[in-house]
Amino acid sequence: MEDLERIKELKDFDETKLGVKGLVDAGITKIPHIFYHLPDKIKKASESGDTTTIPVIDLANILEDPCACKRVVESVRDASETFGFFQIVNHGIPVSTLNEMKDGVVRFFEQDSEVKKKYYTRERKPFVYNSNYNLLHTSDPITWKDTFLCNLAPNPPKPEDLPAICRNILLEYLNHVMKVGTLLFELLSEALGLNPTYLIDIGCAEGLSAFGHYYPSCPEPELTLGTVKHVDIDFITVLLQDHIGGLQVLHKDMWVDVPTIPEALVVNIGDFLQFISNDNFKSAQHRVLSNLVGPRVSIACFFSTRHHPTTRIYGPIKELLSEDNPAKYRETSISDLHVHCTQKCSSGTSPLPHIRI
Ligand SMILES: O=C(O)CCC(=O)C(=O)O
Ligand SMILES: [Fe+2]
Repeated sequence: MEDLERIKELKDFDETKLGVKGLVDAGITKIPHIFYHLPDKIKKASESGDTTTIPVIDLANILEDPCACKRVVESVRDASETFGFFQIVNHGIPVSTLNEMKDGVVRFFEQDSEVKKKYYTRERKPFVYNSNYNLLHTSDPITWKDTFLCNLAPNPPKPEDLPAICRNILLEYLNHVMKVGTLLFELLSEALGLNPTYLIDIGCAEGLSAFGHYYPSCPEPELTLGTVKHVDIDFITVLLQDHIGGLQVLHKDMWVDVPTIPEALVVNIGDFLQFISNDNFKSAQHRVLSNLVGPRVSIACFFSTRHHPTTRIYGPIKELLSEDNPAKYRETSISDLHVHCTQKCSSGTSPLPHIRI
């Protein structure tokens, strides 16, 4: 497609402020060219019959029972070293809260268009809704989803800045996620052989932001993607997904489905944790396929100080290093890594090669 024609199409799409959902509501049966991805980027999971499954870790009783806790720490270590992904159940967030959160995302995206449009922006605001955050700054094809985002920590939003239609549940859910995140950082610290508060003490749980994704049903799912292959640029991500499916993790060069489990949360290691763990833990590439059936919703909560960068300098954790295991990365601040990401990395790629020794 000619560049100018493409840019006009992107601008026209952006100006509707109705996102991908607007196209589906208008009844399109063919997806516009701006959503076309190269066929080899969309290829489905390999059909080799591989039975790899992402581990599901049961957190029940870990606070009372030291044996259960030891088992969980081992499972967390194993999953973080091999897949960089695992699911958790019995994490303490009631199923009713999970369901209400998913409903809240649906309510936001399915509300009256004129009300929803008021939140559509590409500026930095406490609550941002748009489709494809980098729409006008990329030559890559765009994806079949709409998103809202807000930050909870370190500066919580004023309740009145959040849309009334999902305000209460969003705040309630994010407070729960902060607690789950704290527990996860304790388990991950122990899994690295550090004292339980290590990762929290160095600020890993200081920043939390939430992305509510809405993937409308797609009339031609074989031509596009919901989310392109990427790594998460954070310490960890805690993701709640609904029953539709489509999330896949790249493991040993094969796409592995992350099964949907109603009461589970998906946890993945981000690039910052791979970096400070000196590659002990793995930040895995993942993507989301589009689907004829939909909408699919998910809420991805990122633990990262991305939006409130501190001057703290991070490097591979000294306690993990030895003569046989020297630092694989040079020290840097998280904001420097972000600047590098924004200026130099094409979307979805890792900034870690930039600081690798
Ligand atoms: O929607 C999903 O399941 C995954 C979204 C994701 O990977 C992200 O927001 O980074
Ligand atoms: Fe992600």
